[in-house]
Amino acid sequence: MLKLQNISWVLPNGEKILDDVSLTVQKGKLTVVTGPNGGGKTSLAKIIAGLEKPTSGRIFLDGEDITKLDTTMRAKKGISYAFQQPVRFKGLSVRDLLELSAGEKLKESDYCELLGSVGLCAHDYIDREVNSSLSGGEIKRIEIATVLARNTRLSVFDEPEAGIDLWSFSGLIDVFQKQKQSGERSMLVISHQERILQIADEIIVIANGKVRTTGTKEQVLPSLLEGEKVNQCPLGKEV
Ligand SMILES: Nc1ncnc2c1ncn2[C@@H]1O[C@H](COP(=O)(O)OP(=O)(O)OP(=O)(O)O)[C@@H](O)[C@H]1O
Repeated sequence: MLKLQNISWVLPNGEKILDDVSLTVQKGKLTVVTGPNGGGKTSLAKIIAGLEKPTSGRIFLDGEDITKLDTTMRAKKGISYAFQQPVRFKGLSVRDLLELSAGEKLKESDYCELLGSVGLCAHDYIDREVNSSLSGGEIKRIEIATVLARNTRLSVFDEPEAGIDLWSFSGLIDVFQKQKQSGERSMLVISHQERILQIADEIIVIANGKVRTTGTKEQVLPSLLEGEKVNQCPLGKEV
């Protein structure tokens, strides 16, 4: 449903952040993008959401070329994006934010379901302002709930596990599993977490701005985990 064709992103100083990236996100599937820090994963997510413009290459959503569309237009077409570092909205309550995201009036039970799915009790949070009084983990969970509220065709989550405690993380895995079961909504999740990689339909490894590997978890995970061991090896030997 989402297709990136030869995407490159070069900064004005000539630094190549993404280098000829081509990939496909299948309809109703969970695609996980992983790889070393600084490899280009967030940049890729921003380019998909329209927050950054690629220097070359094209992006297609269900066959339509959306390369030139801005963030708002892409959101209208059904792409939603949860930031690695969520944005705070002073003066806006959690209720307002969820309602804005859903684009319609929500019932109290909807708030309970949305916030409950990210491990928050609606009663405690619904009327709180989305400002700095919320902890990093709380704001991150609210951000994920807004993406769920949007009910879009493609949801992009950038490191949803960041700042979330273990208990809520299990809940998050359940949320992703449920979305997968619906078979309608596609998810692109950037993650370093093995538990998220384990539920992936497809894993894409990005390193140095390039796609290093693509495949099912059966194809990619063993070498990925083996690679981590190898990377740790020299240190172990030195000690
Ligand atoms: N606007 C920008 N200006 C300059 N450099 C940038 C910009 N955006 C990204 N970079 C650089 O591009 C590289 C890739 O960054 P990116 O955030 O995409 O990596 P990542 O794979 O998401 O990393 P992490 O796993 O640490 O979140 C990094 O070296 C980063 O410093």
